[in-house]
Amino acid sequence: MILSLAPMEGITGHVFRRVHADCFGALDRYYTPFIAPPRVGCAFKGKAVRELDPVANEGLDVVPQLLTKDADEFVWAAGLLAGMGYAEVNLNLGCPSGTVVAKGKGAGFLARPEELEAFLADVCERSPLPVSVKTRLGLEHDEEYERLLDIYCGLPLAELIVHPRVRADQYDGSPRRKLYGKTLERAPFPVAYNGDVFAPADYDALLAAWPETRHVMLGRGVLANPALPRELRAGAPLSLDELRAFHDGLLEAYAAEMGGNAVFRMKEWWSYAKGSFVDPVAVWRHVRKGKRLDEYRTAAARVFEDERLAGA
Ligand SMILES: Cc1cc2nc3c(=O)[nH]c(=O)nc-3n(C[C@H](O)[C@H](O)[C@H](O)COP(=O)(O)O)c2cc1C
Repeated sequence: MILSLAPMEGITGHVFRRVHADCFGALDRYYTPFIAPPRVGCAFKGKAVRELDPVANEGLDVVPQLLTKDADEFVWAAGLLAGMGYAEVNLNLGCPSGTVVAKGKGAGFLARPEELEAFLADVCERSPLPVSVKTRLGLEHDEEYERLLDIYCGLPLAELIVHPRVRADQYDGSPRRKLYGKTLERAPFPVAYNGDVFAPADYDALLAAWPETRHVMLGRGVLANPALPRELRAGAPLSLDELRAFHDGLLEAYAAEMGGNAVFRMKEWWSYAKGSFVDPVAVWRHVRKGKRLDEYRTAAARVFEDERLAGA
């Protein structure tokens, strides 16, 4: 089974990947949060350079994810990525953000199946790297997926990662796992499942229904419980000491990268991690008080002294 870490913009970037791998062992694969390709002829800039730096990702199997509807830019970026040593490039067809969708990218591209088909056929032919896709079921309705799946099945994709929600769901409601199952039945290429695997029971239910599952991508579940991949493989549950060591490593790595802004990153992580505690409201009350780094360190220390992990 391949267990991978989902791309999560602002969260599962190179800092998170490294600290998580150091504390809990590397996952089988990581996807970068979406990156906009540079203009044809230009290099990656700024944040993307740090995210893609082969040194920062050494020893980890990382697949860069691109967000674009421009085939020339995709192919150009794939060439740059090939030159950096990457072995696959992923296309984001799921981002639900209003600005992204309005530009016809991410989940917005799903509303234009003809254009999408032409784009994918073109990039699959010209990309120097194999192309995988991470998709939702559609923009508004599950019924849109029939047509999209027809399109995907006619293309030489390296892999199709299915997050079985539509854009209108954002992250609410339940993933429609049957449509993942339908994808497994039909696709001539490898398929991965993504969505709402938060605990071993979710994983076991997925595998019981679709034992042929070969790749599960984990997102919020790993943010809430960084030991989740180990637990899915029948390993020991998360301990408070481990969580504290992970937290401290993450904080110091973010502080080294972005100074005081590390506090915002940590609070975003806590918005998921608080769910692993008996009293998430109390955890959040502590954490939200810290504005500066020193205040934040004191507030976080209180959490680890006063609060208990659920199930511990
Ligand atoms: C804050 C946030 C940022 C995300 N950023 C990305 C992204 O950059 N690319 C992408 O394909 N999906 C992105 N996603 C979606 C996740 O990769 C994943 O599909 C989603 O969280 C469902 O999986 P989960 O239930 O395991 O979390 C993001 C989700 C969240 C909540």
